Amino acid sequence: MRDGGRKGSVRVHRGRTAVAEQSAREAAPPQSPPGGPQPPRVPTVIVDGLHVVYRVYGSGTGRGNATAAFRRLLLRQQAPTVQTVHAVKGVTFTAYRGEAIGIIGSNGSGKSTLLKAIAGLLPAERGRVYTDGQPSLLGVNAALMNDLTGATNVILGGLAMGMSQEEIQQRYQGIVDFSGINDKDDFISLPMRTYSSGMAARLRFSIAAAKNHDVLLIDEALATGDLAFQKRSEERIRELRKEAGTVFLVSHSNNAIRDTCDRVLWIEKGELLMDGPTDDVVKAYESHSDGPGPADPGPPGPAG
Ligand SMILES: Nc1ncnc2c1ncn2[C@@H]1O[C@H](COP(=O)(O)OP(=O)(O)OP(=O)(O)O)[C@@H](O)[C@H]1O
Repeated sequence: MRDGGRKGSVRVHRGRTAVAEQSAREAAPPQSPPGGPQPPRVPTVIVDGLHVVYRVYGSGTGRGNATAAFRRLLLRQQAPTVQTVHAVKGVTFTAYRGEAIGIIGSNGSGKSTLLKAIAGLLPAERGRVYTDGQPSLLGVNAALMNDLTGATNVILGGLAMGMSQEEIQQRYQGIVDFSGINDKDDFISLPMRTYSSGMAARLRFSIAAAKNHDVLLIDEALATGDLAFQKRSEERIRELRKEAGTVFLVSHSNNAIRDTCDRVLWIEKGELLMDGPTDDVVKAYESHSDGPGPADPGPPGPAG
């Protein structure tokens, strides 16, 4: 496991209470079932009793700016209220190399928050996240520069992912072809602000998918492309899995989850309701949300 990019160590996002030894025990590969030796399963992500809490300062009071803070200092008033949103509550699981894991749940249930915490972009309030290798979060909001051309963004994105200039040069055409951006015209030479949201999402996915990731976290990326692109990206996710990485996919498309993932985590109100084979979990989720379509019972609101 890796620590901040160094090979051979553990990268840990630490909360306050969890004990490293306990998680190391959880990481131990399960016993081989009777009937023949199985290759050992290698854990890539261990989430141990993870809690994530957002704090919204001065929410709804209109007292959150610098002038108001100065005024409070002068008048010796109390600090503005802080509202907390307990978005992930005690989630625990271990992911193994070669797995593609879907994360499903209704709007506001904590899926994106969980992904960001695995990526190390949000701190744990309690609990820990261990990752083997560098996790890469590919979200529909992943930062590319809107005023720069698609071509420049391919180069910058590649450099940001740690690719060398030679690697980028070798893979440039493949990335552009995979994205399908230039299928109708020379859009890759135009600034990204001229792209539709689907085109921009396709380019983001194509840049990220050009590299083999230790742990690839995908937030709804598949839902944004057209049908042909969805098929291509599903295929690429399968390849990434074969190349020994672990893929997490957050999606409201149960079909994309079925086609891509062999294991699913169902999160509701920040809690892990179910963790198991795709068919079992998606079926339970569909019957809970009363139908095979995307579930949307509305945001649950701030939780405590
Ligand atoms: N930056 C933030 N500040 C405060 N609260 C937040 C923030 N981001 C998310 N939340 C809250 O955390 C909870 C979980 O949100 P999250 O985006 O993780 O859910 P989700 O399952 O990914 O939702 P969706 O399916 O709608 O994308 C929600 O109650 C949301 O309002």
